[in-house]
Amino acid sequence: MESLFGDQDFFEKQSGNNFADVILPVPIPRMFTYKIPVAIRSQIQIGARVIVQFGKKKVLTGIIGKVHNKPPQAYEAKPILDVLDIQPSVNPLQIRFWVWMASYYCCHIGEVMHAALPSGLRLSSESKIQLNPNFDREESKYPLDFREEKILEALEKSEEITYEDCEKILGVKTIHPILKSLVAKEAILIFEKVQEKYTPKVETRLRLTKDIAESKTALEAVFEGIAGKPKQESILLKYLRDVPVFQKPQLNEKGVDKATLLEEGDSESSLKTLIKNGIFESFKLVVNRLGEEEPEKEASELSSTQQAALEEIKGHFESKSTVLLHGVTGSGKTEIYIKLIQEVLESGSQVLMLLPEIALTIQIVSRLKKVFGSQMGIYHSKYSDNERVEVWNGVLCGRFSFVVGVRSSIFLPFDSLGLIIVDEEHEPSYKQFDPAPRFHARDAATMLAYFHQAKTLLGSATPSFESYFNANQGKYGYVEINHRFGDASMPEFHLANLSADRKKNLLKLDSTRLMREKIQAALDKQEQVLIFQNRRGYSPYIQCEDCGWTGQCVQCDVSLTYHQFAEEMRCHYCGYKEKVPQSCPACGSTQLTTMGMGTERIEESLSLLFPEARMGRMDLDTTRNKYGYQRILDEFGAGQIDILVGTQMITKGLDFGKVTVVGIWDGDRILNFPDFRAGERAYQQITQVAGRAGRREAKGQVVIQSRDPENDLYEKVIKGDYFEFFRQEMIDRKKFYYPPYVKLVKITTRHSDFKIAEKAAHALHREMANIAAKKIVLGPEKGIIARIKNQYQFESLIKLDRNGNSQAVFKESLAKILEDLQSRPEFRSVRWIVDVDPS
Ligand SMILES: Nc1ncnc2c1ncn2[C@@H]1O[C@H](COP(=O)(O)OP(=O)(O)OP(=O)(O)O)[C@@H](O)[C@H]1O
Ligand SMILES: [Zn+2]
Repeated sequence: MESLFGDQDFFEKQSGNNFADVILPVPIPRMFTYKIPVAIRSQIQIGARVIVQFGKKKVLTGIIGKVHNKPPQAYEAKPILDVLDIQPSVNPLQIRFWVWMASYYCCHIGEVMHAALPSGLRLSSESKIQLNPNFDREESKYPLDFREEKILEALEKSEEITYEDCEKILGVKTIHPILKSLVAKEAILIFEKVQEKYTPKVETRLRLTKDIAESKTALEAVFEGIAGKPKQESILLKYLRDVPVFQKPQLNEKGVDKATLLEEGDSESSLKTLIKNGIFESFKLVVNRLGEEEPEKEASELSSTQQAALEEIKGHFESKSTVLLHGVTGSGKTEIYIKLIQEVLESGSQVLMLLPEIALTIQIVSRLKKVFGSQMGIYHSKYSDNERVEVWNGVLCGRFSFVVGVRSSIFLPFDSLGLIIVDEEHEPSYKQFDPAPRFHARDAATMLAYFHQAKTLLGSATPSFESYFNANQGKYGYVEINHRFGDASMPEFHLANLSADRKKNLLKLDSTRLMREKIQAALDKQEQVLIFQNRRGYSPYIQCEDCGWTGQCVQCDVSLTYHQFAEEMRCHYCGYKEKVPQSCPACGSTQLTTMGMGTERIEESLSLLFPEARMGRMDLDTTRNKYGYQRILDEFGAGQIDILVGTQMITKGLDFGKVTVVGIWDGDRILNFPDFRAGERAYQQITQVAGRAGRREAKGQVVIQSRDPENDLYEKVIKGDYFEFFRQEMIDRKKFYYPPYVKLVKITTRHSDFKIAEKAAHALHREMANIAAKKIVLGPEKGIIARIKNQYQFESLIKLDRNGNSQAVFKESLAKILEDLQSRPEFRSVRWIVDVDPS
């Protein structure tokens, strides 16, 4: 990083530089050095998109990462062909951030670029075919067949054609051999054409022509002219109702959308006549998809506790760049964020607020939108690509000084961030698993803040142990709020013993008596209930009672999950699905039964137990479309659902006043997380779900069903002493070298052949043993799931010192080792996946 950015001249346009490092897109994803031709030197800027040649035939678009004066050693630099941007779409701070991310998370910078740019801005290319200008049909030594002739004829008519055109012309699917032959005969050239993918939204709008809009007499004349033509009259009257042209002439400038004008069934042909007669004129307008909204209300007055917390946060920011706000569920962290955001915006800096998932964004976003109106941009994964480009451009042009978004919003083109807030900072979904860059948005955000000289506020009711550790060490400022806003009190916990109820025959459809009583009590008072189960689908497995057969995925070593609604068994890893068999494929028995419980089945059971209750379900299956979450949450908020069953989607951030009972269907499932983080995760998950209960006057009740209610983890969660829990867990983490005492790197070796995968994993293991910077290398072991999508996988875990330097040394050596292994013929098709700070 130093070599790239240590020098001051990085940020300045230097006229004397002859070379540029260009970041190339996936699949090449690296930087290559190109020569800057004198003619375009003045247009070359960091972050500008340029067109370059790569290899013999490819023409690609890349982004300038650096300009300098050092020719490359290993190859001769080709010239940059053209510059696409006058105004760069990416700023130098972003490139600096990309470079950091690529080196920290061990991936290529082009992969970071790919993640960073919404696909509408992404660099893309499409192959086109043109006539070779040096080709002379008469002189050619090679005879052409009739198909080749046909292509050439087409090219004589139009300058360039696509592969698709060729397919149409010839009526065949495999045109590549024909084109290849034409290239060999030097008759055609194939080139890549850069395309802009983003399409602005254009509306056809209508307005009164100028003369009529400016003169009452002219308008009266028009009305006389169309007297007796009611259809035309109706359109004109409707327009004037929405657009009072004489009182507000500026509204006529903007006109109205044609579709809206005709919406009430007015006739298009009458409108055409009005246009033909010069009464209306039609024009095109680029509109923004995100709409305009003005702020509706002031921020709430802070309580004295909140005010004190705010002052404390600001106090810490004087000397520290990061502060952890540890406030119990319902303590009103959002209101504190709002005040802080307002102050930073007033000082002229930008603000970014990260949220882990869209499910969460809906409630918080609508609260924020009321205060910040249209200066706030929203960036999330369910947005269409064009909407994302508009947020991007909105940040670029200064329209959005504040953005709320999911993890990819750290890539937006901010140039002067003053504050980044990471809400629910403990959330595992901040980590990107696949593809690279496998970054953690919280950690990347603190780095981004550093580049901007901005502050970071991490907020949670159950901080991650990493952040809590940093706060304990004094690296982060620490602010605590330990009671809820207003009169709300913390919820009360109850453990319901599944085994005991089973023995006493009290279990009904897997619900304990206590669970049923609490739910009934809430329903009687018209209060609402949330039921949490960390497993979607109907029931995990279908099993043969006679031989024990269960359905397995054909591509992964996992059992298929039964989805009753579709009568299917699905793989939750690769999406593979098949119909439920009529009889056991192994022994032919028809005794197939379902095992275990998913959200779908719990919903069914509860509707049998409480037939009068209105049920709802929120999980991946019910929220696939863009407005899925919104619809369910709206219904719940409006009191149209009494019991909502859901996966972790319902655990976070939801703030519904009428929820008084939270049921955790299978507490033991939460405890059995196969990882050193099991305790931490269980504590966080239970506390967070429980935190949805009793957020107003009525006290919340939390029922946890368990076969093992004596487990002391339950006692600890119920006691709610986070520090004590942390302290105890840290003893083991320290003893066995786990984060936060060490840094982990996980390397997965993948291949479709078990033997090759195993051999490659062991080769890697041997090489890594020689790197001095690491503490311990564990593995390689077969992955927790040995095969996914027909790829066998082995995992190695490396533990590194926390000290930054030895991490860098390790990562550099690792890159060399992997490059070396990949170049061995036997391992050419092996894939290595490096995951830094896996979660
Ligand atoms: N100063 C205030 N004035 C009025 N209402 C407030 C104020 N502070 C908080 N509230 C209300 O209290 C409730 C809880 O606040 P909020 O959702 O911000 O809590 P939180 O700390 O984010 O909780 P969680 O961690 O569970 O998400 C909300 O309904 C919020 O509107
Ligand atoms: Zn599968």
